[in-house]
Amino acid sequence: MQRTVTKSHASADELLQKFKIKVTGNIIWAGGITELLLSIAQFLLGNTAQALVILAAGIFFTMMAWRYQGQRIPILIRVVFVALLTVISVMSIYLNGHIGVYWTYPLLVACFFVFSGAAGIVAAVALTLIFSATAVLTMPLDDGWRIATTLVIICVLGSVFVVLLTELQKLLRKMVVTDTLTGLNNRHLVTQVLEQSIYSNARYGRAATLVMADLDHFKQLNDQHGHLFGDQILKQVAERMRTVLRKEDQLFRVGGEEFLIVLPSTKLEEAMRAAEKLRALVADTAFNGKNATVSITMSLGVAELSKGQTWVEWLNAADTALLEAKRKGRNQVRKVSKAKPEAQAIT
Ligand SMILES: Nc1nc2c(ncn2[C@@H]2O[C@H](COP(=O)(O)OP(=O)(O)OP(=O)(O)O)[C@@H](O)[C@H]2O)c(=O)[nH]1
Repeated sequence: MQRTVTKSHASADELLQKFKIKVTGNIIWAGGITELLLSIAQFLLGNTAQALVILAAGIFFTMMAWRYQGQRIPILIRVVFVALLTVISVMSIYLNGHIGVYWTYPLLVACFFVFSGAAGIVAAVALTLIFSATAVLTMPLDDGWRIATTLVIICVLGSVFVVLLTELQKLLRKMVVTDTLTGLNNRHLVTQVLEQSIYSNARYGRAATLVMADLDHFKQLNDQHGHLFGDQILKQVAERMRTVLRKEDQLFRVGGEEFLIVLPSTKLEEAMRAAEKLRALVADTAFNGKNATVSITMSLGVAELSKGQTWVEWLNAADTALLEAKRKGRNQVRKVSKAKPEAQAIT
């Protein structure tokens, strides 16, 4: 019976992006509401011109937060948001002294959320310089340097936090897509890689072929020699396969003893030769485990991408060819012809 492949869940990256979008949206939202409240205060203080400017900004940013709910707010709006609040804060320091300084701290921290990575650090450094200069130039030196120092401390701590978070994000991204036993890619990136090939095929007519490989009777090997021994063999199979493939080929471990290889810019017959090389590489030389030497074999199914095919259809085509190789006696390569989606033996 044919196995059906379905789309995997949202990746960690997508979740992180959604979280960032939500936080940025909430900051713009909170900024807009704060400006609306601030404009009321300015009206009550009799500063009508300032109140009107702040009111307009408040309405604009509240509307933008509403308009871009659940979406990434355009960079221009984010830049204007930070720039306008910076001007308001500077004016407030100039007019009200210490009271204005209170606004600089949350704005500085917001930079690390509103802009991602290095852009957040650059914005925070720029704001630290602007606010520090304003404080030093408009206040007694004793106050000015204290304010400047605390702003610098927040800027440094925030930047260190961003750098650590970026490193952690890189590590997590690698861990999510890597199979811990073999060090190969796991199934997480499969959909993305297949969709890239489909795009290149549709846009530039670039060929691509899939090879689905599965070790034969692996259960017997596990039962006979133990699971840890099986693990050693899986690692060695992965190492051997890597030696045969080209740099641009993508090798995944997609299941226990199942591997998937995406061969970009490769037509069916060329991929059949590569698959046969892989088959022979496993079958022709025995594997040395800790306590025994074993001979194993591998069955492979090959399918070239057809025009208009979805990644699920393409994957299922390779899977059909693999099941056919298993059914016909294992230790062989089968292909799915483009014209007739029926597995055929290697000639
Ligand atoms: N050692 C080890 N074994 C695994 C791992 N993942 C899956 N397996 C084993 O691989 C075996 C796969 O068994 P089956 O699906 O019956 O396939 P098979 O015995 O290879 O038979 P055919 O594929 O039909 O040739 C099972 O015994 C699994 O426990 C793993 O990470 N390490």
